[in-house]
Amino acid sequence: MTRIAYLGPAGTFTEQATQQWAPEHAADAWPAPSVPAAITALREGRVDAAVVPFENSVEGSVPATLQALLDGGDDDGVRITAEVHVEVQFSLLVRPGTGLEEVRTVASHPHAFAQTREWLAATLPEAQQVPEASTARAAQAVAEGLYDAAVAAPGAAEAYGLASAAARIADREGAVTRFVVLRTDRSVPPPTGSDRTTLVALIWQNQPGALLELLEQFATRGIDLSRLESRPTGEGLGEYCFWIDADAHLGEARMREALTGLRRTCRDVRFLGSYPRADGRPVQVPTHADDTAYAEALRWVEGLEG
Ligand SMILES: O=C(O)C(=O)C[C@]1(C(=O)O)C=C[C@@H](O)C=C1
Repeated sequence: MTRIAYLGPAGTFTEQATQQWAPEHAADAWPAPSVPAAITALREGRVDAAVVPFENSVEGSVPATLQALLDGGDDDGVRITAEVHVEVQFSLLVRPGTGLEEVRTVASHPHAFAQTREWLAATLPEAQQVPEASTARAAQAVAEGLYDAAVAAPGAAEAYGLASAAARIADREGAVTRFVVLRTDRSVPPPTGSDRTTLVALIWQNQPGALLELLEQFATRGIDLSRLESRPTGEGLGEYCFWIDADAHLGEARMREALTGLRRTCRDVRFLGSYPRADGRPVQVPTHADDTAYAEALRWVEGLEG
C-alpha cells in the first residue's frame, strides 16, 4: 500500500490528480493542509509519496511548491517520479440560499483567483478576495461561515454541502494544471521514450554569456527544453536560479553529458528527477545525439591512442 499526501482538504484539484495517478490508493491518502506540509510528511517518512501542484497553463508555476522543493537542500533525496495533468474548471460556491448580491467576501487559492480575475471583476467588483491554502479549504471555510463564497472545483460543492452560484467562471477555457508526484528514495523511473528531466541551475552572477553557456549544454546535445524559468534565490536582489524542464532522461548519454557540462560551468545544479511525460508524446532524438551516436563517438576517441 502506497501512503500518499496531497494538498487538501478533500475536493482540491490536487485530490483529482491523486485519483488520476493512483486510483487504488487515493481514498486512503492524507489531505495535507499545505504544500510544505505534504512535502515535510514525505521527508519524514510518514508517507511514501506526495502529490503537489507544479504549474498552471494560465498562471504559471506554483511558488509554494518550487520553494518547498528547494528548501530541502541537496541531500533530501526528494525526486519527481511522475506528472499528472488535470483540466481545471471553476465554480462560485456559496451556502445554499445565498444570492450573488449578498456576496461580500470570496475565498480561494491565489492561482484560482488569477484564473477568474475578469469574471470576479465584472460580477463581484466590491467583494473582498481572501487567499486560502487551497480551493477546497476555501469551500470548507464557506461552509463554516467564515466567508460568503469560494472559487473552487465544481465537485467541492458536494463535499461541503454548498451550492453553485455560478459555473464555468474561468476567464480562459481549457486551462490545465500540471501536478507532480514526489518520492524520497532517490529513485528514477526507467526511460520510456517520452520523458522529462527537471533541474535547477544557479549560474555565476555578473558573468557575460553565463545563461547562453547554460543553454548551450542542451542545444549542442540535441535536447529540447520545454520550460525555462528564472526565480529569485532569496539571497538578494538580482540573484536568480533557473528552473529547467528538459525533454530527455537521465539514462540517456546526451542528458548525462549535459549534466556534467552544467556541473562544470554552473555555480550549483539540483537534479529533481527524470520521469515520464503525462501527455506521452514521444521525444524526437536527433540521430547525432542518440545513445548509439555517443557510444560510437566515444569508441572512436578511445581508439585514437596506441
Ligand atoms: O487549490 C487547489 O484545489 C489545488 O489543487 C491547487 C491549485 C494550484 O496550486 O494551482 C491547483 C489547480 C488550480 O490551478 C488552482 C489551485
